[in-house]
Amino acid sequence: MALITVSGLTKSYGSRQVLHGIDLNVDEGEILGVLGPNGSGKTTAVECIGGLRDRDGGSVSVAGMDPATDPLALREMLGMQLQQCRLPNKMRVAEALDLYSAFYADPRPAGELLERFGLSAHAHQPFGKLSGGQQQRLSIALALIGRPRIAFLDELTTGLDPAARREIWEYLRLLRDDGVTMLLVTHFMEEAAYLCDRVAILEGGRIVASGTPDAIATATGGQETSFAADDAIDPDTLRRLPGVASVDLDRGRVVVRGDADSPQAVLAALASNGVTARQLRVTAPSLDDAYLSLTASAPTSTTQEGSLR
Ligand SMILES: Nc1ncnc2c1ncn2[C@@H]1O[C@H](COP(=O)(O)OP(=O)(O)OP(=O)(O)O)[C@@H](O)[C@H]1O
Repeated sequence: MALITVSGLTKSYGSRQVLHGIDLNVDEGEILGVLGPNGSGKTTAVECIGGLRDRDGGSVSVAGMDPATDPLALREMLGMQLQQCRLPNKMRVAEALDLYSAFYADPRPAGELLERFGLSAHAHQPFGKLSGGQQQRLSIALALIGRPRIAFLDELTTGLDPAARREIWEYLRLLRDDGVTMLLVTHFMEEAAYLCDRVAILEGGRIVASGTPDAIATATGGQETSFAADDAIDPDTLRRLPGVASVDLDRGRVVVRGDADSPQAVLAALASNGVTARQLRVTAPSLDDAYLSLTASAPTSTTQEGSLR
């Protein structure tokens, strides 16, 4: 069941329109990734959905409430981690957690969050003396302290080292298993592929693709089949196969790119020509490739598989 429903969301800053009619749904317990180049409107969209920014047009429903008219009731169930956590430099980590705890009836214990986010040793350190990664971890802890039903996370692992990033991913998966719904803005395709049930890709204030990371990768990117070049087969035989887009020689390997059926066609052609391919490798298209192709030459108003449910 959709917990967040957005339809025709528009927003301008002055005379400049930055959201051109966003449609998306997020089901309860789902992690939806919002991807897109710098300036494509991700933060603006998330802030309008979370009620931090007024929208110009369209409708937004979050747990049955309109953030424009019910911002306070909504804030009770939302946890928001914004791109930049702005706390007074002199405020200590433990003080910030205590302050935020006071806003909620049943906050997560500060000790649990300090431990979970690797901040126990820094509990008495002032915010201004934390490293960028520690500030980031604190901002995530603060967003989750109120046991939110819905969490909005904007570039949550930017600046974190790989181990910290992985720990936070695992924690978010546990939260998702507990039924927390998340809207996650990210520039990391690996993060989106690992965490998100579905993603929406924004370009120029429009959604240009949406669906599961696998579906987007498969629909947009090509399959690559490669093998050692000394396995004699005429490249033109491969080029003529259905679904094959290109055949190249790359560092001693024959590389065949094509659609989802092309690996099967290549294998059948090799077999029927009596060729046993050595060092055979079939590479699935990645979300990274799909993202780059969608955002480099994005159409202005089409979606990869229609708008989100
Ligand atoms: N408060 C503001 N006033 C005027 N223009 C703004 C404001 N906030 C954002 N913009 C502009 O709106 C556009 C969308 O910005 P937004 O921050 O939503 O993009 P984004 O996709 O989140 O970018 P990034 O990946 O860099 O964080 C940008 O061109 C930005 O310059």
